[in-house]
Amino acid sequence: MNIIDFKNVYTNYDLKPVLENINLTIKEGEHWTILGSNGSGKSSLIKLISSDLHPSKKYSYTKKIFNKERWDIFELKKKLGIITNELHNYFEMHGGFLSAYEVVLSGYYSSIGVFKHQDFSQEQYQKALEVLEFLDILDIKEKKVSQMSTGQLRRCIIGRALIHDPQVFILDEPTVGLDIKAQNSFIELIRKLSKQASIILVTHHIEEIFPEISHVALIYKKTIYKQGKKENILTSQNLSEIFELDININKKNNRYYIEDIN
Ligand SMILES: Nc1ncnc2c1ncn2[C@@H]1O[C@H](COP(=O)(O)OP(=O)(O)OP(=O)(O)O)[C@@H](O)[C@H]1O
Repeated sequence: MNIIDFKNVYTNYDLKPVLENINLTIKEGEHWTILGSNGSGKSSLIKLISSDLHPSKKYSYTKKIFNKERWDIFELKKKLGIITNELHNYFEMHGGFLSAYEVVLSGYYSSIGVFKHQDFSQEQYQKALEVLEFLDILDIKEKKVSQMSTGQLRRCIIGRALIHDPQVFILDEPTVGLDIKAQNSFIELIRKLSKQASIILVTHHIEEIFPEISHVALIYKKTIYKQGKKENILTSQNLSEIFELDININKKNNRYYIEDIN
């Protein structure tokens, strides 16, 4: 099954073109990384997938998610676990009083918080506990968002998506603000998630491209400049082209790193 099938998709903010002629097919079982410079359109591509941004009607296009053209947005978002820094910041600003358990439970109603009128079954309570355990944060079940570290809150937000057992996790720069240890354990967590769902990871750090990532899309000049199997796309030449710098990358233990930049 195709998770994403975009053909000739254009999009803009007001009248300003942001992405042009996007052709992208992501199949079940594949794991993708999206790379590109600041402002190249990575988050806009994610917003197109999540239907927070829409294709321009000026061009004829195909936009299918899970082989369907039209979706109830709430249903779609349950199948796509979308983790953005916007959501993280929103919880930080407006959900400081919530516990880790409540952040995870709030996923059932896609709300920022748990309210008296919301009805949860015993199974749902139990599932939220299992999710906390899976994410290794059961010990902070009662801890309030206002007292959490960035890494702890980021895990809770993953948990909020995880209760729906999404078929895909879309992670837009998920390690922003994490120290080296938290970054490493977060990438290990995403690897664990990749065993049960497809991953679409937007990142600026090539060392975060973990071995299970099978495909890479490079965004440059408002379009997908190159895409395909990781080994073919993640080359010094391609990265030098999209970042307009002389970049040398290398690989060790199946992980990529930047050797030098001129
Ligand atoms: N809400 C908005 N209204 C108008 N323009 C926007 C909006 N959001 C993004 N843009 C513009 O669209 C372009 C692509 O932005 P986008 O956030 O998709 O890039 P990005 O690759 O995710 O960048 P970064 O790596 O800095 O997060 C940029 O020129 C940006 O200024």
